[in-house]
Amino acid sequence: MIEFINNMDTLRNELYNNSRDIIKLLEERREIAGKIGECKVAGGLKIRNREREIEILKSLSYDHFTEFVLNLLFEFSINYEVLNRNSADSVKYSRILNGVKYIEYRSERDNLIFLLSRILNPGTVVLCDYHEISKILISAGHHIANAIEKPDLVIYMDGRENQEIIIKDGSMLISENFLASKANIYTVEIQ
Ligand SMILES: O=C(O)C(=O)C[C@]1(C(=O)O)C=C[C@@H](O)C=C1
Repeated sequence: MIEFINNMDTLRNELYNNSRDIIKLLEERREIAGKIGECKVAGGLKIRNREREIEILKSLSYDHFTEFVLNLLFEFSINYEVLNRNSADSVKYSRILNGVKYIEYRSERDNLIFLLSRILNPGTVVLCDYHEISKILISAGHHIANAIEKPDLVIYMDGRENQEIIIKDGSMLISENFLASKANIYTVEIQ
């Protein structure tokens, strides 16, 4: 028994060191992505570059797990690049959601989806038929509903009935219906 416990302690130490190294590398990666983001802003380029992502996926991913991890890394970079750009841009648009009946925000699609992930309270259950949005919402700590769950929020990318949030043509529309269910929304100031 003692031997098992010693063995587990050793493994835990190894795992701890491994986690520490991963975190350090992730921080480094995020810094580099931030610098790429600055170049993109300077060059007027879009933050997401799916061709580059596919290039990386093709050369580095060899199974579902590595593909999943790489996709998460891309989302982390994008969140960071967008954050950087927003603070660099200073306040362009500012509005308090609380008490507003309807809101429309216009921006690049990635930026909108990122903003949406921040508007929702952590852990919101979302029914969403769009993979890119789902990925960003999951990385921001939200859940994607499956058929049995009752979602807090329904997002569709195009005009369907009962939509609560529409993201279309560089514009995000948050409906009155959704704003009425304030339980799911932070009072946020949008930049
Ligand atoms: O290479 C870029 O353009 C980046 O911004 C970096 C990165 C990445 O994390 O690897 C992030 C977002 C892009 O969609 C593609 C790749």
